[in-house]
Amino acid sequence: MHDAALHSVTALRTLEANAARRLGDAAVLMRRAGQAGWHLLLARWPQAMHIVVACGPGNNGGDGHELARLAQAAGRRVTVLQLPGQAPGSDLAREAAARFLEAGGEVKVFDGALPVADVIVDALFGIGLSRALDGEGARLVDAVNAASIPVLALDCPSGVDASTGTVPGPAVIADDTLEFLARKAGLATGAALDRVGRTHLADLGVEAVDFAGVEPVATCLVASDLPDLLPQRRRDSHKGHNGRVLCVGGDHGHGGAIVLASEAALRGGAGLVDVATRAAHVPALLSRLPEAMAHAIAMPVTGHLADLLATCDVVALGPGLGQADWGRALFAAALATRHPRVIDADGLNLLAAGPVPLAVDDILTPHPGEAARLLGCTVAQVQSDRLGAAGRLVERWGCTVVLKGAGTVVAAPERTARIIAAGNPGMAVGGMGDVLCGLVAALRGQGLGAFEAACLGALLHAAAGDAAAASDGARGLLPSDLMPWLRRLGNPSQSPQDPRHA
Ligand SMILES: NC(=O)C1=CN([C@@H]2O[C@H](COP(=O)(O)OP(=O)(O)OC[C@H]3O[C@@H](n4cnc5c(N)ncnc54)[C@H](O)[C@@H]3O)[C@@H](O)[C@H]2O)[C@H](O)CC1
Ligand SMILES: [K+]
Repeated sequence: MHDAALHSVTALRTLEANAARRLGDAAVLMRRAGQAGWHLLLARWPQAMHIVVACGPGNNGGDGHELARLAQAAGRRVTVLQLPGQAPGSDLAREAAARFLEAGGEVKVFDGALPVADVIVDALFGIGLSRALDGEGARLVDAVNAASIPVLALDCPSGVDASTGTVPGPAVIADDTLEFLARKAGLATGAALDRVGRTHLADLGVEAVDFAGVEPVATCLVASDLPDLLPQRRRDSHKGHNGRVLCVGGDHGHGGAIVLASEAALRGGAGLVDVATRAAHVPALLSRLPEAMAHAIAMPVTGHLADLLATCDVVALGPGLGQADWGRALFAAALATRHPRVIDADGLNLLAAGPVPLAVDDILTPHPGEAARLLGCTVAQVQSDRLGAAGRLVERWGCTVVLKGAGTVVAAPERTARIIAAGNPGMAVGGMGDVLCGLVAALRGQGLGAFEAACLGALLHAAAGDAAAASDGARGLLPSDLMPWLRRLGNPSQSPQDPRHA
């Protein structure tokens, strides 16, 4: 249960204090942290004979000294590297350093050069980082990153803000990160994802009772969660059961966006897909998607669009919509309906330019730039606290929000946010958002609630991107490469639910 829970640094401080109080001795946690670190290092690099442990002045450094002592006792050649003028500063860390020295350990002060090492352990800074690394700390981090030696980060790669995932200055690039007690929200989203490498959790024997007063700020979703989240299809289902999605967009020059959104809606399991777009795109759309029903919409926007809006279950609004008169007229018509909407791309830009009230069951799917426009702030401010930005979007617009990007955040009123622990840099290409918009609309049309459809859609989209990248590489990944994977990953392994045994 706790493994999926993501916590703020404040919550982790409470958790540590609760556990230490129950144990009667905080040093127990530190010794367990050192032990967990040593066991992981052995598992990952069993041949490593020379181990350098960079230890900072705080308890993260204390964990490092504990690991160093165990590695020393196991016959490894261990060097603890400390920063000039930053000897262990806390009682716990001093005791851990003393135990290492008593065991014959060697301590060196960093002088700009790294000792010989097969593996480097980053125990410089953990959840106590309070500002961008500078001075000797920054120099040591740069030396570690330049060394091309495997790095194991304890609790958090030094230099990363464990609550928000921002990297305010130099930060360690780890091969593996071993988190203690519970997972940190900041290591699941944003710039941190380029630093953590493979993440592991050592709960140090924390117990449910220790979580009193400790609430997660988010929970993470991984690809293996998919089967439990996917809606079951009944044997006797027919197209009417699986929702009617109306995709609205594709102004001149942007036909591809509405085709991608429409195909994703079909691959996401929609029973029927109508497409309201420019006449010029209808032939290409139907040749690629004969299953879709394409409707040419011209200015002035006629009652035909109103009929389509009246008969659909959900509107995918925005892919290739543009912000000219045609797009604005379709946007206004769609916002006048009572059906749930998934609003993306220029639909979001039009919303930012002329705010209109939304319904609680609407879904917004902004990337950081669109989120910045919707919040009236900068992209840097959105990315500096992605969870916070998603929360502010929910507060401002009162509906479900999918803040895309590395570690997509899904937030909604009265819900604990979800962070999608899937996806890859190959997905940072135009059109991926159109696929997500159509997919989320399809899931919404199959009866999932707004938050559930957004979570499942974002997870399925990212997992499909990972599967496509694993199969043929991340570079050159195209949105259309996701389509077969949306279908493969979007079907629960068991056969459709038999109503006789429902
Ligand atoms: N809560 C847990 O999950 C556990 C915590 N343990 C380990 O303890 C660290 C947190 O220790 P703390 O002493 O609070 O902070 P740090 O060791 O991360 O270092 C902070 C230390 O460094 C100074 N500092 C902060 N920012 C900078 C900077 N930019 N440049 C220079 N110096 C800086 C600050 O003043 C502090 O003195 C946690 O991560 C775990 O590894 C337990 O051992 C296990 C459970
Ligand atoms: K660290």
